[in-house]
Amino acid sequence: MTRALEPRTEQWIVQQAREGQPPDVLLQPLLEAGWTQEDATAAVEASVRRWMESHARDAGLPPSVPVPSPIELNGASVLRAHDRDITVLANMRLPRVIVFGGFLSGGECDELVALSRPKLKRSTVLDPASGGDEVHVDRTSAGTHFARGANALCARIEARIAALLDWPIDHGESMQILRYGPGAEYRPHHDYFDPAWPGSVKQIARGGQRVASLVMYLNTPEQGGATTFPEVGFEVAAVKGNAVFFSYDRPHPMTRTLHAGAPVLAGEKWIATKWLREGRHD
Ligand SMILES: O=C(O)CCC(=O)C(=O)O
Ligand SMILES: [Fe+2]
Repeated sequence: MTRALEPRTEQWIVQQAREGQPPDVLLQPLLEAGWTQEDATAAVEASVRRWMESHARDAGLPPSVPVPSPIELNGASVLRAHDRDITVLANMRLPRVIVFGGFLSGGECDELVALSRPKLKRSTVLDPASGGDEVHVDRTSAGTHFARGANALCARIEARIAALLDWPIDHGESMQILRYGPGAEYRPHHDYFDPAWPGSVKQIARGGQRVASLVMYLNTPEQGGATTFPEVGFEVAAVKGNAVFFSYDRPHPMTRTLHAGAPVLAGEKWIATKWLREGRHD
């Protein structure tokens, strides 16, 4: 329970925060009035959060929702996830992106590729109008998918993802496998369902919005094939066994999660993607 602030004090705190004053300036009057550090911090955080939420509503933004939040900035470099130690290679706040090293073993990558190869079909994108799947130039890859628990390997990887991201297994969609040949790419897009598209309704009815993506690299392309975040000039190299996580707490470009699979310039690129929903996905 957060200790209540005088409206006047809350206004002052929000004003200072908007002017870019650091946290100790916002806390000072409360500490001087005898508040504990803990109560003062909670009250300041709550004031700023309330203001941001009301501002977002006024600006017509969709409300923010909880998302998987596996690590803090400058936290542990190695994380135990179910059955495996995973390293943290990079950690960015906006967009919220984390690059994990050694998420899959080389053998697991090879096995997923071998299981997928005989099942590949030309990839589709969501038709904005109907919410159905369609073939499109934006996505020149071939793919397939495995339902949750489809085989022992997928079940193990799903348990690892759930442990690492602290997000229930049943909030995950089926595992999507993609193979990009030379020249193939996935043009810039967001993974959330755009609320403005009529077809999104059908998707959102099954487990709510997507709130995070985990792209796992199943091989290392000879050249090209990075996952790029063009709005912020950041790219993640596709390295076998590594994975890139990103989350989006509202279905809005302000999350800066526009991303792409850059063209494969030589060789091929294989990935497994797990999309996570707000709720149980069946
Ligand atoms: O190929 C990549 O690096 C990105 C894949 C992607 O954006 C997706 O699967 O949604
Ligand atoms: Fe994507």
